[in-house]
Amino acid sequence: MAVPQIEVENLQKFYRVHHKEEGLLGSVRSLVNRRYRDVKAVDGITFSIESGEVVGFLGPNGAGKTTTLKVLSGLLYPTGGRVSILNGRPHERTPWFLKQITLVMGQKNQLLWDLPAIETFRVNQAVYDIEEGDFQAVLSELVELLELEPLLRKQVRKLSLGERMKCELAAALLHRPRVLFLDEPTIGLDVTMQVRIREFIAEYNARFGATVILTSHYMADVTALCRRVIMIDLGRLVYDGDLRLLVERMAPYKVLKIVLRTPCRRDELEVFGEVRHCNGVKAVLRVPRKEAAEAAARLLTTLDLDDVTIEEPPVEEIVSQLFGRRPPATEPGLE
Ligand SMILES: Nc1ncnc2c1ncn2[C@@H]1O[C@H](COP(=O)(O)OP(=O)(O)OP(=O)(O)O)[C@@H](O)[C@H]1O
Repeated sequence: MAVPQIEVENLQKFYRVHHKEEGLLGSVRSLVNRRYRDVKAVDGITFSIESGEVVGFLGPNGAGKTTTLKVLSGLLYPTGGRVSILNGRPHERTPWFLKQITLVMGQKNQLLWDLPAIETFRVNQAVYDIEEGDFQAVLSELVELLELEPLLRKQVRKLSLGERMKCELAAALLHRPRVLFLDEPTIGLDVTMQVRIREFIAEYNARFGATVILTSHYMADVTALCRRVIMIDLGRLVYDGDLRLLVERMAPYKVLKIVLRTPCRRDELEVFGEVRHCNGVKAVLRVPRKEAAEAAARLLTTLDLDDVTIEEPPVEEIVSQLFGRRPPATEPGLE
């Protein structure tokens, strides 16, 4: 059996925040009598990840994803629980540990703004103590994978958002980390560049067997890259498992897509299920999961069909349904 590379046990991270009362009087009172409260950003989560896995880390805004990644990469000290990465404790931030991991945050940049990206790469070479031969080898690999050649010597401030993100990724990977924490790496990018970055992550994982934890608000990133997802909400784990299984468990219906040889009206289809779309020759229906096969058979015998397919509903829909509900108590059978 594979050995877990990342082990998180009952992790907690609370932020102590100053509770300030409203108004001038409140401000004065707060000066004399400071009151604090704890924000439970991460409240007892447990999971383990094996070497080479690419895991989607999902949750609505404020769920605790970034906080967890910061603890895993050693930027924050946990309030409670245990984290072990490659048998090391992240918060000790030993030079060896820092060479094994990287944290990329789509919303923050590490590139030196007024200089070309190659200059930041050189800084990272020094920081990570990478020998010239290794540096050149890794750099040329990244240049090839990310098509960086025309960008390397351009001032960072003159790069487009997507070009900058590609350079950010290269800067973060020059020391060839084995564990990648990617926090919204495609945020704000256009669809073509999102696809490019996604392909790169898949290629990096395949080539080097790197372990990846990825957060993204774009479900397309997650469906393209991750078979497994870990979901948290309000700092607590709500699901850990197969992404497809989540859809099967959560969606009480399937989607029937039909193409008609002889056009029919919307109301003629309503006896088979909930009609989501109908333009006469093409239609999409939602049918209770258990009745899907029978409904498809009835459609075939009743109407003049050219084609019928039974599909799972889109993952995006299920995830937003899951997080659309408040309070997000653990779903029965989900934990
Ligand atoms: N430095 C901080 N001080 C106090 N509270 C914080 C701090 N950083 C985050 N929080 C709070 O902790 C909770 C979790 O925040 P976190 O950024 O980890 O969530 P997230 O899942 O990454 O959200 P998003 O998807 O919006 O980036 C939120 O309630 C947030 O307001």
